[in-house]
Amino acid sequence: MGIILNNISKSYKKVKALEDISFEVKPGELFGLIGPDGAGKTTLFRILTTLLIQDEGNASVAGYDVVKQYKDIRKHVGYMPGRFSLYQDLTVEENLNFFATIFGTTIAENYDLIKDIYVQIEPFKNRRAGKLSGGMKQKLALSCALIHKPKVLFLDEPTTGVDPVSRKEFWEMLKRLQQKGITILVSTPYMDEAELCDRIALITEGKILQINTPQAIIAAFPKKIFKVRTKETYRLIQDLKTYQNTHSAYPFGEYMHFTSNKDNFQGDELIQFLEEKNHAQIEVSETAATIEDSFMELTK
Ligand SMILES: Nc1ncnc2c1ncn2[C@@H]1O[C@H](COP(=O)(O)OP(=O)(O)OP(=O)(O)O)[C@@H](O)[C@H]1O
Repeated sequence: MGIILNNISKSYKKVKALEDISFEVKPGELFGLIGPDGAGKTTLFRILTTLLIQDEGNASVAGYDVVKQYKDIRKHVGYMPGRFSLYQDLTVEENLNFFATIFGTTIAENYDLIKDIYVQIEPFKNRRAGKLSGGMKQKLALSCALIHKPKVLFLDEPTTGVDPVSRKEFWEMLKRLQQKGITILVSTPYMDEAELCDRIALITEGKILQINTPQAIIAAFPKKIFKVRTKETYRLIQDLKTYQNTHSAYPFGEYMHFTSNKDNFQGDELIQFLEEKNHAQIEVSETAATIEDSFMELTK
């Protein structure tokens, strides 16, 4: 009941959106597709939900071939597209009823599955979807994607544009759905969310860079990372770019993350360099790698 992709490629005229993508999502797994805008995530979702046909390769979802058995897939999967997919002029309840009707079911029949999520928006059931906040729209869209008890759930950037509290709640909901046996493929550009998945695929420019558990990807990071800050951020960036011992240096929140091209590089050397460059309020300390560091290293 999982997802299998074998050598999937897809182009839009000259743009190669997906290039030879192969991976497997195990039944009951919460699997993340992590990559920036334009990486090819939406194209992959469209192929797996039978809305687009691949140029090469084959794929199956819940045991059904995406081309030959597209009707079966449509019955058994839930899809929450990246852009808001609901009818803005229908109320919360009307939207949910509409999706239930399409799938030949009712809200009451599958209420158990959506209860946790739907109770949070039920007080607004007479409000038009277009008038909901980002977090509430997202809960309604998820309820609609679940109303027919899908075996596999596809969520394309479900937390984009949603506030941090709602994002956290959303991931807690996903974990609960997973415990009910639903296989979940979710995409996100947020690297911190990657760590909440069982396994992730890092994807960019239509290619997979790495697939593993978030922990294994982080553990495989090959270098010591220093977080660095000085009074003048812009000048710090420029100076780190020209420093002979720099392997990589990029902004990470209010710090820069720095790795060196030298074995056994010590933070003191960096401090000395920054002092020579007349930086003030120098802070340098070693820090643990994150998925974002791994991603940056792989795309270097
Ligand atoms: N209908 C289309 N016609 C032409 N090019 C397209 C079309 N749809 C997507 N592309 C291109 O294919 C590439 C992959 O796009 P896709 O939407 O799959 O990426 P994504 O990772 O989902 O990014 P985003 O979050 O921006 O949608 C991009 O270069 C995009 O510009």
